[in-house]
Amino acid sequence: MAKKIGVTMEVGNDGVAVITISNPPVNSLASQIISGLKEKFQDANQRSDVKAIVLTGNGGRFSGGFDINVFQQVHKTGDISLMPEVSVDLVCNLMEDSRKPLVAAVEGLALGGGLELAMACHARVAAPKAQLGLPELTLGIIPGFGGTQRLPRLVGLEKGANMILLSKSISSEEGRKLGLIDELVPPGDLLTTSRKWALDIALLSDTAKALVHVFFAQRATSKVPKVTDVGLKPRPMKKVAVIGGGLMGSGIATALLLSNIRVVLKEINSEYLLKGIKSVEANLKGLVSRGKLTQDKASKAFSLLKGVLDYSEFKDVDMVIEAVIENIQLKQKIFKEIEEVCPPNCILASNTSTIDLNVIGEKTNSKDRIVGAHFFSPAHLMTLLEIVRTENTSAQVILDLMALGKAIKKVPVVVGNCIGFAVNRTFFPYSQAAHMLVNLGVDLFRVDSVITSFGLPLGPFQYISPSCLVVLMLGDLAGHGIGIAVKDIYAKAYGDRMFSSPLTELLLKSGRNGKINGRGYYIYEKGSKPKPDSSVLSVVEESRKLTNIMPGGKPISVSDKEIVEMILFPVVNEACRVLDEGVVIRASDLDVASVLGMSFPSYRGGLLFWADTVGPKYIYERLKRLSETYGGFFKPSRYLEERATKGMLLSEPKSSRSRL
Ligand SMILES: C[C@H](O)CC(=O)SCCNC(=O)CCNC(=O)[C@H](O)C(C)(C)COP(=O)(O)OP(=O)(O)OC[C@H]1O[C@@H](n2cnc3c(N)ncnc32)[C@H](O)[C@@H]1OP(=O)(O)O
Repeated sequence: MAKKIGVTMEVGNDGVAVITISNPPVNSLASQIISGLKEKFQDANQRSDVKAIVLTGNGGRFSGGFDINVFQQVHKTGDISLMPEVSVDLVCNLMEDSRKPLVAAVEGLALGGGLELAMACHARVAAPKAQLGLPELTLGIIPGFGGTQRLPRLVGLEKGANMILLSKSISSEEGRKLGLIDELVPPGDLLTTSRKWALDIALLSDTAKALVHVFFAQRATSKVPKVTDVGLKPRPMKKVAVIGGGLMGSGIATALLLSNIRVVLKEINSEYLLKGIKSVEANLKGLVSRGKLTQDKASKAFSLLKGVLDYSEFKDVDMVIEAVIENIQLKQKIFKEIEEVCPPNCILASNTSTIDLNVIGEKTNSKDRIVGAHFFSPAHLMTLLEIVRTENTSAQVILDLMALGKAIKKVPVVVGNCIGFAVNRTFFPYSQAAHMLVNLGVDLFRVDSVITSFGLPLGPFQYISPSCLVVLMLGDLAGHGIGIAVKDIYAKAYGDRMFSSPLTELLLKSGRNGKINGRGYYIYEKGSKPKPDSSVLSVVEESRKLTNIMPGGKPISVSDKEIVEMILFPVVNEACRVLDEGVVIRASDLDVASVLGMSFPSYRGGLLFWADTVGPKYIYERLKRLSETYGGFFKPSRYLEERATKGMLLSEPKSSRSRL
């Protein structure tokens, strides 16, 4: 049978034109294929019924690149005119400049000119195990369809140069990790997913919707009923006292100084004070060395700092922010003292992350002036500021702190008073779920890699909560001792839904304290990326023996999707409780807080926006099934159950009606 050679185009009812290269066996780019592609792209660009384009190859192979037979003919005949002059016209003018979104559906292989065509598309969807590479150098030529430029842009200069110079191909799985491939799907889903991608780009992509949501959600945080709508005016905050010059205190002081606010930094002795002042200086120097601040501005900011060992400078401060260690008695004593020495209107704020503000202010008569100013570490860099109000905090005090937050370039989110407040409370199941998975037999490095693929910057075993409280985010960067210290406070508050894992204690016992001593789940060496430490697996085994939760003593088998669900659905579940208890004013506040406080990917719109796109019913049913198999940790909350059964979104305000 004659080989069917050519390029076809089919336009579906969805307005997607599928352009298919057919030149068996590898769909090489012979002259007639290149002219066929040119013609079809021109046609698709002109036709008004075509909204988007998908480019693919026939017979399970995208394309093996330019037709090498042409080179052979040129060598034989010396006729250079046999080489088609196409790269600029086809790849740049017609494909890359096309106003219609173009998605490559890659299967089998995309080599040489084949990969270059795919890279000229706006996105690439691939089936597993596809071979991707630019092997031109093995033929004594360089990639001629723009691959030398596009590959390094997509995978980074080092990797790109490596692939070109060594003619090294990679799999689509590796391509997905490097950013060359946008989505990996089973072969049967390749065309459907590529069409969806093309239409998403053509219409409003999910990413754009999510980012626009985050934009407006961030603006909505500045509207607080009965605070910002009752005609109050914020009072000027010119001089602020910070008590405690540790990591948090010095970071908070730096943030204030950078916005020209005079800061009095108080410590208990001159050694600690000097340390605190040096930390502020180092923070400022860091900004200068990274080009974020001029030396002049850094010097001006530093000149506004005054270190003190007593309260004499407190008589004219507008606000005090206490940032000492999490010790109830100490905080109560400090609040009693500052109530006496500060002016009667001075705001008395605490940077606590675990202790109830009502308890902190118990011994004072100034409960209306007491408020939480919960910064995230490093406080001079992280933009989230949780403003924690009690039932007694006055509207004026909340407004003042919101205005101060904005002045120091933070995004203030007003939240209610509970253990962990909004962010740490919502995310406390995050690392617990990861620990449960590992105790159930799942590889911990896989868990980290799945979570980073989802879009969080680090996996749960590397991660540190950027809050001064390291909650139960027992990642290497935190230093594992800290996590254990606060575990009890959470267990007391939310013990009925906690998973207790001995893994962290065992890790510490084995001499690993995370990044602090260069060894945790990963090995940390100066100047190189953390490396998974396989010797930690014996510690993991010990933990598994103790928890003994693997069904039938065998590791469970889970897909990557299930790993994401088992880690993030319990977080969504806790977010539902936070909403139900009115800890946040609106669901979108938690989206902003999760993006800015926990680096939840903004392109997913924040935690609850993402959960609503997944669907409350699906999340409820998954959690219900998981709780039947693995116990109460996964038990769906009342709020989630109600939303799922009524067909309501999690983010819908309580009063609104069901959409069904
Ligand atoms: C402008 C650009 O930058 C320039 C370019 O694109 S230059 C071309 C770059 N591409 C390449 O170097 C790929 C070369 N091909 C290969 O490495 C391998 O053939 C392959 C990995 C694609 C497939 O391997 P495999 O499945 O083992 O099949 P293999 O027997 O090698 O090839 C099958 C047939 O396809 C042909 N073929 C493969 N690639 C071809 C190509 N690019 N052009 C013309 N024919 C090609 C082979 O000659 C062979 O033909 P035959 O059946 O008549 O003998």
